[in-house]
Amino acid sequence: MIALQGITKSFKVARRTAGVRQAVKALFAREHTIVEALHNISFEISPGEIVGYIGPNGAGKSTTIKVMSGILVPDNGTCKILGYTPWQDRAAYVRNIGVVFGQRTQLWWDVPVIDSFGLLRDIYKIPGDVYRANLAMLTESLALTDIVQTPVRQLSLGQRMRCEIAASLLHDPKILFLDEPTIGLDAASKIAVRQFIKRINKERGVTVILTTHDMNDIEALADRILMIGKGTLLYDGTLNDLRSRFGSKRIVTVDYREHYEPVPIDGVTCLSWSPERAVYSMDIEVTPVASVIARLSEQVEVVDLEVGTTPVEELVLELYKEHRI
Ligand SMILES: Nc1ncnc2c1ncn2[C@@H]1O[C@H](COP(=O)(O)OP(=O)(O)OP(=O)(O)O)[C@@H](O)[C@H]1O
Repeated sequence: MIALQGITKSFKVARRTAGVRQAVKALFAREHTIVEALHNISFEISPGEIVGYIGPNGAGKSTTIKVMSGILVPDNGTCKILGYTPWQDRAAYVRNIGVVFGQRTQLWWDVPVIDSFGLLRDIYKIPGDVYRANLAMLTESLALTDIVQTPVRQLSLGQRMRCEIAASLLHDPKILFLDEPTIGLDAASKIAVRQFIKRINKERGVTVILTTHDMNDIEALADRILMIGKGTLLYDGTLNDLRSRFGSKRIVTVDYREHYEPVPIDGVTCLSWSPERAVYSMDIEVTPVASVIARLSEQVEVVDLEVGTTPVEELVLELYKEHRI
């Protein structure tokens, strides 16, 4: 359904050092540097998948989404999505995809949301019955009834994001690209957005490609993770694969009566320490949890204790470290 092969994209960025002299000099001879945003990116995605596309700031996530949605033309490589080359067959192609950029709006700022939806209906030539059915479904599941008459500029971020997602789905796309859809949202809005994404994937079979820095989005949604760093694809696998790579790691959180000195334990990393709570990380193949608890109990009066596996956030950080990004 989606196949990228050897995609490379560089940007020419103007370089100028500070100072009036340099500014004048730059008027005559502009200096440039080349930023390689994507280097030889290849992957395939099957229908119905939810793929989390992750990586640190500046890794190349948005650039990949822009190539896949036909906004940017790569320097090299091929990209076939539903049989289209996105930047060549753009008009026909965009009828099959929905795109949400969390930091930008696709809605008309000064008009009520429902009018933006009407404009999208005309642009995509959505048949009347399809439009009405989709609008009803989206209004109900994204709780839009009270906000569709409001101009976009008067909406809160969470309200706007629900409208953006609705707008991207009015024309029944087969693929949905979501670039940081939960950025800046409060906890309740994030959960609502995640539940909705899950639902349209399950009920309508929409394939979802999601970039995010929120690992809770990944944990809640992604069956598969693609990780990019400095423009290169570094990991392609499931969250469970990632977990099993660090499977013998455990996190022990201990609550105790006040104690101001961290308790050093051989083979164990103290992730955080406060007068009433400490968090330790260990490899149970080297240091069994029981010996850690025994050592702690000698030094502090334990009130509560929780043993967990490594949070997704930490797993991803381990991956970043492994690849030195
Ligand atoms: N239009 C552009 N002109 C010049 N450089 C660009 C442009 N767009 C992206 N870049 C550069 O390409 C690299 C990748 O940027 P991109 O926006 O794809 O990263 P990202 O992974 O989406 O980052 P973030 O998580 O911060 O949004 C960065 O070094 C960025 O500065």
